Amino acid sequence: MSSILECRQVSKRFGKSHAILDATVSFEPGAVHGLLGANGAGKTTLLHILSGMIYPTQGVVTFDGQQVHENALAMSSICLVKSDERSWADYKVKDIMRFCSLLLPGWDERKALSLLQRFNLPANKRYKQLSRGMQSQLGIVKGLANQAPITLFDEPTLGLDADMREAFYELLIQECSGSDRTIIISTHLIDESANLFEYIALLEEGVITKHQDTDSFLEHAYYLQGNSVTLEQFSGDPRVLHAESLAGTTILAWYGDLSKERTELEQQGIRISPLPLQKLFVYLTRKGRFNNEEVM
Ligand SMILES: Nc1ncnc2c1ncn2[C@@H]1O[C@H](COP(=O)(O)OP(=O)(O)OP(=O)(O)O)[C@@H](O)[C@H]1O
Repeated sequence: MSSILECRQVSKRFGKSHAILDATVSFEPGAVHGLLGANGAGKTTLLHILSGMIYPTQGVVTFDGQQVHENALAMSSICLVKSDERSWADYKVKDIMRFCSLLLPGWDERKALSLLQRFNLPANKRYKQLSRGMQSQLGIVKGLANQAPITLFDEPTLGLDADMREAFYELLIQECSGSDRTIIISTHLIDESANLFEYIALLEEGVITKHQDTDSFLEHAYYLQGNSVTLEQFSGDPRVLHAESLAGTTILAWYGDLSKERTELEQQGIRISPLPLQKLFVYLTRKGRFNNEEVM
């Protein structure tokens, strides 16, 4: 499938340090992409660059083949929902909605009103007087009511309680089913949003280290659990991301091909189960790969 949004060899320096380094990534259209990375990995910076809001130090971003920066048409097709919309601080909810209706070309007024009601947002309160969760809800209204071809959500669920996070995921699924909108979401709540993501992009210290469809990303990720003596043979194996042993039982977090060993391990009583996305993310991004000899 061809991509709709691409960044090629994009770097961003702040002073002497790189927030983004040589990022090349293509986002397929009509899909929800998860942008995952530890604190400070560069997610916010990358989303701002993708939206055209800040310039890269090097490299180029294109939307549908057109350069995004200094291109009003391309920029109007990309909606960035920031985790904190500081420019809204002094404005009332109703004024912010009015600005959105005037400024955002894909604005769907009916959808905006229905979302405002859904979240029960007070029209006469100023943004800075809203709770953290209500500010996120207003961002979600902007992102969903503006039918932009590309919507970038930076930590859209900050401050939302579990019920409201679930409401957001449901609204997003409704919005995307049967539509060709492309959504990129940065989040730290990986497990609960994992089902939304058709693709995962992994950022580590400013570098895109993976970008692939979620199923193949998780295809070779397992927990192996069983007798420590049986699992000892994998000490030092690069496919072992993490190991824990207790009272003769070992649990390995495994990332890689297991087809050769699988049958024999199962015959030896080793339990093999899928490794959840959140755990895989944590083990992959943990600094300094685990040295399992220390634990086993
Ligand atoms: N305006 C800025 N000036 C200087 N450094 C910056 C600026 N914006 C970001 N950085 C630095 O760039 C790096 C990436 O920051 P960024 O906010 O993009 O990370 P993030 O992945 O969104 O982090 P988090 O998950 O904690 O929100 C960090 O080291 C940060 O300190």
